[in-house]
Amino acid sequence: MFVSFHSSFVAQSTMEPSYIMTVINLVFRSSHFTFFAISALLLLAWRLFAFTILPFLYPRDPKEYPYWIPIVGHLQSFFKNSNDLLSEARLYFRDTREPFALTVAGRKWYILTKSEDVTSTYKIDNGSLSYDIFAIEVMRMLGVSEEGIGKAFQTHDTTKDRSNNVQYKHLVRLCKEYQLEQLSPGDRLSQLVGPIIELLELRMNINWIDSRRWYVSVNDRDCRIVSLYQWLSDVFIGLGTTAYFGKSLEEVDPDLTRTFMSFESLSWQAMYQYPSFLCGKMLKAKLKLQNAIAVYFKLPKDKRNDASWFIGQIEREIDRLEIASTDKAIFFFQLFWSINGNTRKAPFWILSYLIFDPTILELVRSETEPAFGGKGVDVVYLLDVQKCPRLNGIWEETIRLTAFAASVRFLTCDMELGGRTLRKGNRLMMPQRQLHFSKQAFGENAAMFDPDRFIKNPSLRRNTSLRPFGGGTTMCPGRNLAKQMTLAFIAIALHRFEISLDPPDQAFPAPAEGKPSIGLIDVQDGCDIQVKIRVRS
Ligand code: HEM
Repeated sequence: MFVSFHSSFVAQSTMEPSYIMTVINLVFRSSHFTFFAISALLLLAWRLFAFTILPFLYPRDPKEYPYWIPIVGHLQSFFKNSNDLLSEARLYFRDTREPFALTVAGRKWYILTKSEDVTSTYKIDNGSLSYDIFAIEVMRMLGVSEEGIGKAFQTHDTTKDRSNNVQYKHLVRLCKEYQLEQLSPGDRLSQLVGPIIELLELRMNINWIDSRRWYVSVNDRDCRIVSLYQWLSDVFIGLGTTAYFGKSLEEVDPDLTRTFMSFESLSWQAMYQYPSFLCGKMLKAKLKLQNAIAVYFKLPKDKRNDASWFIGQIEREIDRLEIASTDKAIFFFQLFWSINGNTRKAPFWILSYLIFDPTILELVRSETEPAFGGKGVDVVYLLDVQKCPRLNGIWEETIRLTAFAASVRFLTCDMELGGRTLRKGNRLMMPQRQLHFSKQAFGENAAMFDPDRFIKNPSLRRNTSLRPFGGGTTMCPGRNLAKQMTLAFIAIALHRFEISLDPPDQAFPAPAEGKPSIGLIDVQDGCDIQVKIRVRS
């Protein structure tokens, strides 16, 4: 035993120097090897510093989810499926839901997944968290000139009397305030909803549907086959456009809906700031819409006096600021996008759930039937949770499951949150899906569609983990309108038509999990469903 150990030791000690020499020779002879060895050492040293030493030195800073390529960070996984990356990071930190940090393309984001932290952040309105930087990024991304951006944030009158030092609210702020005034419950919202419902009643008619050849095929006299997503997109984009801009915009470009749909399905390329040579189709659609909007605003005002109060107010402000006509068209394009981007997705997912569960569909139909006692559909009846508990419960459950956006803020100074120090110059993200799929808030089946969830537990509506419309200063002002339009559509559709899958063996439409969204999740390309609508006797 001793001998063998001794002999092997001797052999090893005689071999070792020559082995080391071989390695040294290799390192110095091969420049590639040297390069890789030094790079690997530097990378390890950087990783040790970034993810072990720094957290030790700054224990109150949110911990960073480690990555291997400096600056690039988690860019690739973020592009592939941002929600998967966020879940992965949350679980890496043992699902404590403490704020953590992620680096994406050189930018550090603090991620909040605890409802208490999100609620506290929404309450902050003292300037330490700003949204303006994102508003500017969106304007640049859409092609507004630097001059136009400057004017959108201008707070004093530069065009006339310079001695007059009166401060104005800037255009971006006015947009927010006017949207809120147009969309908060009251007269202005009613002025919008009334004509929308009238138009909806007209368009939920087999003759009108027949005129939309691009997604309809005729089956027999009372029966049509439609692509569900296309049908709903057509109806809802048309409603939003007419309610806000009046009839003339669709007259300027009768193909507006389809153009917007092709822009919207690729709008993630704009959000990710793809180089223009990679996103020709999206840019072409955007330009077409922008041109239609430019032509619309060149029409004499009396040809578009059926536009909403909001559009009139914003046009007045834009003209006061003498914003160039191209920038004006892009501003209105941006508004058009926020008005029409999301709402159609809500009825699409609701109707899909109902079609795949005919028992619930029948219950919703019978529950909403009394809303048709008068001249048209009674939206107030539909919104009443006591009278239509199923319809309202399914609305809440659907937007909970399909909300896919995140509220974002920029830190203008260091601040304390959730026991951590968040540093100035970084960004904050509050992703809805991380809250909406919380088992603690919504139970073990949080990831499933449960039509009874909000009926069994109505207090869930006030749960701070439920944030489908964001919150704080950027909370969606269109939520009341979106809900009223959606409930009215569902009730009218069930009242007027029998709706079923055709062919019957189709799969439930797959959500486009990897696509970024500023509201509800989109359906995956090629996964729309074909449905048969038959006029009810
Ligand atoms: C189901 C339909 C809708 C959903 C799910 C939705 C969702 C959202 C979300 C998540 C935000 C960002 C909130 C945040 O940053 O905290 C937002 C913002 C906004 N939404 Fe909606 N939205 C819908 C319908 C509408 C409609 C119909 C309109 C207008 C007619 C509208 C107008 C806006 C505007 C103007 C903003 C920007 C608010 C701001 O930054 O101050 N939305 N929406």
